[in-house]
Amino acid sequence: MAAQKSIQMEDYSCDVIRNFSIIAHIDHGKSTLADRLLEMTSTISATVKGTNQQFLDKLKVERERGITVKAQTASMFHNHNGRNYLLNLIDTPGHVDFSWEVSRSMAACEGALLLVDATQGVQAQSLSVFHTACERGLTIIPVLNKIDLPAAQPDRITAQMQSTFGIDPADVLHISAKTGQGVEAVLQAIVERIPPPTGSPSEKMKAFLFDSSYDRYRGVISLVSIQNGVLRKGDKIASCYTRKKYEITDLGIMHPEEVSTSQLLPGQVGYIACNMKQSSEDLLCISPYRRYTSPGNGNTHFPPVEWFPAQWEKVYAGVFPVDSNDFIKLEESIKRLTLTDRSVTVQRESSTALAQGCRLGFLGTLHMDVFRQRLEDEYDANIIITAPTVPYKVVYKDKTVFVSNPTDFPDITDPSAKVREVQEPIVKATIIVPEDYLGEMMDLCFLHRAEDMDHRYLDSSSASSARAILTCTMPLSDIVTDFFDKLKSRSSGFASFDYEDAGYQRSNLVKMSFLLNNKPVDALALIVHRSAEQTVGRLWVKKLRASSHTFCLASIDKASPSLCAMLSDKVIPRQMFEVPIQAVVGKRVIARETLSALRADVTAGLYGGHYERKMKHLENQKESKRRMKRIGSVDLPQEAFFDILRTKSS
Ligand SMILES: Nc1nc2c(ncn2[C@@H]2O[C@H](COP(=O)(O)OP(=O)(O)OP(=O)(O)O)[C@@H](O)[C@H]2O)c(=O)[nH]1
Repeated sequence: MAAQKSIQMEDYSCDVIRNFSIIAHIDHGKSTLADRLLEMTSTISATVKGTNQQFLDKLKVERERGITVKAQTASMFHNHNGRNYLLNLIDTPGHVDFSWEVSRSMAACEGALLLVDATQGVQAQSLSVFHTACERGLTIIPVLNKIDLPAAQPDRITAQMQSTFGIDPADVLHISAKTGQGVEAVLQAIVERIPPPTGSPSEKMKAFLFDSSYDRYRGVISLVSIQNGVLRKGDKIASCYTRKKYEITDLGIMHPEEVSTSQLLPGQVGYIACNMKQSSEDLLCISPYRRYTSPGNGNTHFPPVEWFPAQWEKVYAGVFPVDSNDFIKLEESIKRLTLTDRSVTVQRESSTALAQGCRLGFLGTLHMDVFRQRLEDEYDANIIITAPTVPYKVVYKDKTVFVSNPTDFPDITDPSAKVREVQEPIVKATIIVPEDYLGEMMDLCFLHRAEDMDHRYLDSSSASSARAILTCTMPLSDIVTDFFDKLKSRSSGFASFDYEDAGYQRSNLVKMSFLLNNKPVDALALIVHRSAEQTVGRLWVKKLRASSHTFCLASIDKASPSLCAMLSDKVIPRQMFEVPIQAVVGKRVIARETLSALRADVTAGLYGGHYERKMKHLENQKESKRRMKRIGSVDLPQEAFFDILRTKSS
C-alpha cells in the first residue's frame, strides 16, 4: 500500500469537489491527458513522469495492446484562485465493446472532457460517448487534442464539432496532451465549468458502487461515489442488492494509489474494503443499516435498490479447461476475474466433447479476447474457448426461448420441434469514413446483410476529402466476427465504427453441426443464415481437414520437422487412421472431407547426435499439444474453435 499521507477529507465539501471523466474515441489521447493532469497537480511522482508508460492503464493486457479496458480512478488536489479543490478523474475505455464501463464511469460524474483528435476529427465513438454523456445530463467540456502534430487541422475539426455536436467553437480548448500545451486551461475549465456534486452529510448514507477489484488478502475493493451521509472505518454497511452486512475495514482515496483516510463525505469518490469475498456479494448501493433499524420490531429496513441499467451481453462463448481435472480451478479463476469485470456473465456448461466448463457472456469479441488473455496471464489458465455466439430468440407456439449456445438451438428442419420462428439481434451501425471510401464501406455492409442504409456528410461540401457518416442496420452476428478488421483494412484504417442495440428481427437461421469420425462435436456447432450454409459448411470442413497441412506433412515432414510441428498447431493433426469430417444441417450432409492417416513424427528428419535439436522439436510439439483437446480419438486444437466464425464471414 502507498505511504500514508494525512488528508483531511472534511476540508473538501461538495462545493470544492469536481467529478469528471474523459470521453473520446479510441486513441484520441484520454490516458495521455489523464497523465498530464496527474503531473500538473503533482499527483504522480517524478519517477513515473519520465517514463513513457501511461500511469492509469494498469493491466498487462492494456499496456500490451495500448488500450484501456478497465476504468481507473484518481483523485487530485488543485489550487485555483487560492482555493483548494478535490478533482476526481475517472479514466474510461475507448473501445466500442466497453461502452458499459463508460456509462458506469459517467454515472459517478457531473462533467466530462470530450476529447477529439485534431488530426482525425470526430469519430464514431466520439458521437456515441457524447450522446451517452448528454443523456446523463453531464456538462461537456470540448477539448481538441494533438494540436502539436503537423497534420492537425484545428479550425476544420472545430467546425466539425460545431456542426456535429452543436458546440460553440469559443468553448473548445486546444491542447496537446503530449507536450502539456494548453492543459492548464483544462484544469481551469474543470473547476469553472463543471458543477459540484450535491449531497448532505446528515442525510441517510447512500453510495454508488461503480467499480471493483479483487485483493487476495482484503477481498473485494470497491470504488464508490458517496451521494449522502458519511462513511467511516468500522461502519457497518449493507448491500442494497444482496442485503448482506459488512464492516468497513479500510477506506480512502485513489491518489492515484490507495491512500487511507478516516472518512469519505458526500460528493467524494474513493475505495472501501470490507472483507467481501464473492462477486455475488457485490453491491450497488450501500447503507449503514444501524440507521435504518425500524423502531419497534428491530428489523433492518433497506432503502429501495437503485439499479444501474443492465448491460447487454453481445457474445457468448464456452470456456473449458484443456485438462478436465482443472475445472474447479478454472471456475475459481473466472469468479475472481469477474470481480474486476462485472460485465461478464457466468453459467456452468457441460459438453460431451469438452466436459465441464463455463458459458460466459461478453460485451464483444475484443472483450472476450481480453478476458481470455487475462485468464491466461493472471491465472495461468490453459483453456479452450468455443466460437462466439450471439443470443437468438426461438419462438415456439407457447413460449419464447433465448438461445446463446448453438447446442441448445432446435433443428428447425424437423416439424416436430414446433418452432414458429427464429429471431436474431440486430444493431444500428454507424460508420464514419472519408468519402473516397464510402463505396467500399457500402459494399462491405451489404456483404454483411445490411439494410436501411443511409449516409450524409460531416464536413461542409467544400472541404477536401470530406467525411461521410454511414448508418444501417445489420445482424449482430455479422459484426461480432472480423467485421471490424475488414472495415479497417478496406478503409486503410480511416473508418471508425460504433453500434447500438436495435432489437430483434425474424431470420432464416439453421443449426450446423460438425461430425468428426461420425461423432457430433457439440462444441463446434454453430448457427448460420440459410443463405450461407453451403459456403460455411464447405469452408469449415476444408479448414478442419486443412489440406495444406496434409500436403505439408507429407512433403516437408522429413525436410523441415520444425515447420511441420508449427503447422500441426494450426489444424487438426493427422491421426493414425482415416477421419471423415462432415458439416450437417438437420439430416442433410452439407459438406464432407476426409483426413487421411499418417503419423507426424517431428523428429524424423533429425539424425544421430543432434540430441538438443531433437529435444527442442519435441518440446515444440509438446507446446503445440498443450492447447489441444482430445475428442474421441481426434486431437482438436484451440484454433479450430476460434476459426469457426471467421470462416462463416469470409
Ligand atoms: N503528438 C501527440 N500524440 C499524442 C497526444 N496525445 C496522445 N498522443 C498519442 O496518441 C496515442 C494514443 O494515446 P492514448 O492516451 O493511449 O489514447 P487513449 O484515448 O487513452 O486510448 P485508449 O485507452 O485505447 O482509448 C499515444 O501514442 C499517445 O502518445 C498529443 O497531444 N500529441
